[in-house]
Amino acid sequence: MSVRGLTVRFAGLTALDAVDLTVLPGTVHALIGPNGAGKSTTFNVLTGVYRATGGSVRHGDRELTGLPPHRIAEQGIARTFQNLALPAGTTVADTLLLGRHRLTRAGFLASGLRLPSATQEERRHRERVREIAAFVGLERQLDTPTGALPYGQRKLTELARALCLEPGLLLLDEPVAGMTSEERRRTASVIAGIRDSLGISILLVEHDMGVVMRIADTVTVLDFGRLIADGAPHDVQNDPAVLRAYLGEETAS
Ligand SMILES: Nc1ncnc2c1ncn2[C@@H]1O[C@H](COP(=O)(O)OP(=O)(O)OP(=O)(O)O)[C@@H](O)[C@H]1O
Repeated sequence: MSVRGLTVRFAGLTALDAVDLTVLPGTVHALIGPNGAGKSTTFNVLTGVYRATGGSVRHGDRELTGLPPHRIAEQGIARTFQNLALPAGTTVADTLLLGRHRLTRAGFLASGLRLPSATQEERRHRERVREIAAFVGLERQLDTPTGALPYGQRKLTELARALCLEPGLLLLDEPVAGMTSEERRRTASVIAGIRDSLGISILLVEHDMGVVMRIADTVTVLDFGRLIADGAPHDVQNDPAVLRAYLGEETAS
């Protein structure tokens, strides 16, 4: 994914100011920065929730700028949310199956009539759902309603649901926020596994620097809507502009 000159203005406030960003295939790319830096705004533009004031977003050779969220999902770009967005009464298996809706061909009418083609297709999707659940470590929770799961497993369900879209690029908004340290460790290794075993590119917004430093290949740092550093985790961590931005945040709070 290639982002060039991305600019977003809200009534007098420049939330993003000419930001460039390239997510290379098969890498974990972290987007970090102090509160209000523009990370969520970037995500919302990349997923079609907000419209950019200027600049362009391309995925491969497709221009995404201005497309609505469902058209962006159709390009193989899946996302998770900062706050959980799961149907509480639905089982993990059915939640993941719904995540495959874009990929189902038989359609609701055929499924409702239980046509053989539809039943076969459903079986195929259920099989894939089982594989994806096993990949993130939720195989034993498939029949549990998502509302009955502990928080960490609900976050993993959301991650698995995004994987059910069979994306080429996955956007993760604070995937370990609110987790225990054990859940963070496990989720970080699941994310690294998504890159290493499934070859999916990942753009990650995350405040947990331990996780970012451990799994990111590249880190982009925003501050007040501007890109202030971009590079390998170790270099970015020691960049004076980055240290100043985070120090400023600590002094302010
Ligand atoms: N819909 C909106 N309308 C007006 N201003 C907005 C809107 N969304 C974000 N902003 C402003 O844009 C700036 C960037 O906010 P954004 O939420 O992208 O930051 P962030 O880096 O995600 O912060 P955090 O880490 O706190 O989530 C902030 O000043 C915010 O108040």
